[in-house]
Amino acid sequence: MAADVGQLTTAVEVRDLVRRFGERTVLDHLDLTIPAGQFVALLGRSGSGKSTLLRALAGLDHRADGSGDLRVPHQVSVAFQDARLLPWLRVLDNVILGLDDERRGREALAEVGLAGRERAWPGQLSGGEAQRAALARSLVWEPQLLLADEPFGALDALTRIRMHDLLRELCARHRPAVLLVTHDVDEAVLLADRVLVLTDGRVGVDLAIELDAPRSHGDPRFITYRERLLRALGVHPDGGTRARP
Ligand SMILES: Nc1ncnc2c1ncn2[C@@H]1O[C@H](COP(=O)(O)OP(=O)(O)OP(=O)(O)O)[C@@H](O)[C@H]1O
Repeated sequence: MAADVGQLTTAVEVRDLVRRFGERTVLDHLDLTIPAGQFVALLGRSGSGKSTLLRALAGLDHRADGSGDLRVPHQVSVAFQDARLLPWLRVLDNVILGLDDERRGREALAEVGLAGRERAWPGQLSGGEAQRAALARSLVWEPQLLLADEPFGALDALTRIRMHDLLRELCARHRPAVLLVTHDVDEAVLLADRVLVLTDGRVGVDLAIELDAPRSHGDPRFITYRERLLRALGVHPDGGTRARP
């Protein structure tokens, strides 16, 4: 049963959440609280249930059986790996779909660096631009919670770095709570206030990341966080490669 979180000091409250697909229990009495404005990254091995949790929070898990209490804010935006823009609507119309506020749509597009592309068709955007437009579409709603499932997974390394900067900037300005599902440990440590590792259907590791901005991969504390998370994922850090388990 999903309900709005009444007061805004807590964005997400999950109690005793169970999700099953047939005989397979994916989320097993999971508890999670996310304070308002906190940026949380969610790691876990492939098939550990990251997307299942995100979809449960988004109310998009009609195919799963289960139980538990879920409380999320009224205004929730969801971003996926593919931008999911409607190809028959121009970029601005995609951004304001369901809201119908052209001024806010233009502002949001300017915020993500797409001023001047309002009249473009989605097919005319690069992958990174399409993800920027998708972020603008999330922003116009001023969400109290942004759920993002591998939003940068399909982008090249350079575009990914730019998107990290942009997301950090947008989150600092708008302060939504964020749950970012990622396979990328570095991305998690770079962006998040707190990193969770999903293990056996529950939050197995809950790690606060206490690094000053701007965060750097070379910071010894960054490396310590990274190694600890890799170990929790069952990967032995070799000090050199950036593993994507
Ligand atoms: N609609 C579905 N029907 C049946 N099984 C499903 C369905 N969706 C997910 N599952 C199963 O639930 C488990 C968890 O899937 P989920 O997509 O949540 O994992 P994940 O951690 O996000 O994985 P990945 O990192 O590979 O994306 C997997 O074993 C998957 O096969």
